[in-house]
Amino acid sequence: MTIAQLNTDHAIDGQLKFVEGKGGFPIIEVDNGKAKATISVYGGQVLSFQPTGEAADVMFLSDKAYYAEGKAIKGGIPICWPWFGPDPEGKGRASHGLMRNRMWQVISTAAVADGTQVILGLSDSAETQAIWPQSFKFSIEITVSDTLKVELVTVNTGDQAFPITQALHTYFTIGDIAQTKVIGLGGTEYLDKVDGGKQKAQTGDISISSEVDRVYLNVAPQLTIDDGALGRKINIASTGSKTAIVWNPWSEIAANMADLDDADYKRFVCVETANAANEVIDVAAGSEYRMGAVISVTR
Ligand SMILES: O=P(O)(O)OC[C@H]1O[C@H](O)[C@H](O)[C@@H](O)[C@@H]1O
Repeated sequence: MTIAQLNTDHAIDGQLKFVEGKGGFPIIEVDNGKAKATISVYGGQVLSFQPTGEAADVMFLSDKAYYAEGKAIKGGIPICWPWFGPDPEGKGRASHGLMRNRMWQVISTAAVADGTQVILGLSDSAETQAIWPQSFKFSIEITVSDTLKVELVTVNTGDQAFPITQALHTYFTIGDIAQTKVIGLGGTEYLDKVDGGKQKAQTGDISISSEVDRVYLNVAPQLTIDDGALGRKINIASTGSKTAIVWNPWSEIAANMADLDDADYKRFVCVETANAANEVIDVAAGSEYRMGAVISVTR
């Protein structure tokens, strides 16, 4: 679909328009007075979110990100679905599932009471069935306001239940990793992927001074990133999720990633809203499952 046609069908005067982004991907630009945001139709991925008055974007987006069919865009909110992490069946299928590396469809856009809503989605096709043999309707409902609300909606359109794991793999901008704490996970058990997946208990807040890749289990619905350098707190309020992943690759892995600048590990932390590890969701035939997050900034 062309940018002109997308604008004819879905632009909202003074709030939302489609532009051609890098790689020729259609990008939705929202600017509604409460915030600015950009959303890629490829990957169904929020790329930026900046409430009015905030000097720095809430999302981190790598300057070296790929914008190419079959590759994931590094930054913003990549979507992991219908599995988080490596192929759960060990068949060598792509890490983090089907959604982050293909074009989605624009379902609808709307001016709503508190801002601008965008719904993007993808249903099963012969191509997805060949990878994952299930019938589904999957969508993301995004509301851009002074907060960013993002909800993943899984509908099982088949005649038997299927299991999913999933994540909003959010990359948050921080001023300096050395002055950043993740608050709200003290006392929680986690699987330490940097230490062979060992289960450990978190004591107090999380400070990061080396590679961190942890899957926190049975988490509370409210997490906070306390960013001392930018002098702000990013709050993540989740629904339908009991797993949180905290990831920072640190210097060596960042240096080996072609789509990250060597120093980027200082500038982002992923705090992911998920159902993963022991939290596998069985979606019954004909039913719907929702998982989401509301992201806000406070001082
Ligand atoms: O490099 P990607 O496939 O985008 O994955 C990036 C990261 O995602 C999650 O946070 C996983 O827990 C990490 O193990 C992984 O390295």
